[in-house]
Amino acid sequence: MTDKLRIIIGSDDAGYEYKEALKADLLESPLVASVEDVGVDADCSIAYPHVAISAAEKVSAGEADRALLICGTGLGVAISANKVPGIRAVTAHDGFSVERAILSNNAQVLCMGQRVVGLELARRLAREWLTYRFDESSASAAKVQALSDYEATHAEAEKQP
Ligand SMILES: O=C[C@H](O)[C@H](O)COP(=O)(O)O
Repeated sequence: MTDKLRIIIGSDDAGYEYKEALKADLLESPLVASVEDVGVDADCSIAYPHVAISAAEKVSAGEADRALLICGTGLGVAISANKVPGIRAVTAHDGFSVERAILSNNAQVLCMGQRVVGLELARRLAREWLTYRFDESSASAAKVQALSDYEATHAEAEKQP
């Protein structure tokens, strides 16, 4: 096991209860260095794109290693986070996908749906997620690099007059 992880956690109102439960688990985990909650609060409703983009921007800026995002389905937060350059966000509700999200895709953002998965499974998946580390020397690294290359090429093209 390598370094402890700095985690951002966030949800919309449809994911609030799971966000609070998962945050409590993360705060207790020996694999976690820090947890930053970007909302929502119990009495506050912010639509999923705003929370997810805010979380993904923090990861993109290097303020955290990963983000865990919850909405009703886990889909809206993933779509939103993926709008942030450099971010690879996935929705996963099974152990194999959670493992491969790190080992194959080096995804920094894991998304789950409070209306889709049971709480105890979500908690187990989040626990397991903390144990995985991407191997930069693996065969998967070149595939992930292809995504970064695509983004870099298109970012450069957009700068052209
Ligand atoms: O993907 C979207 C989420 O599930 C969100 O929590 C609910 O969105 P909706 O209210 O537009 O269905």
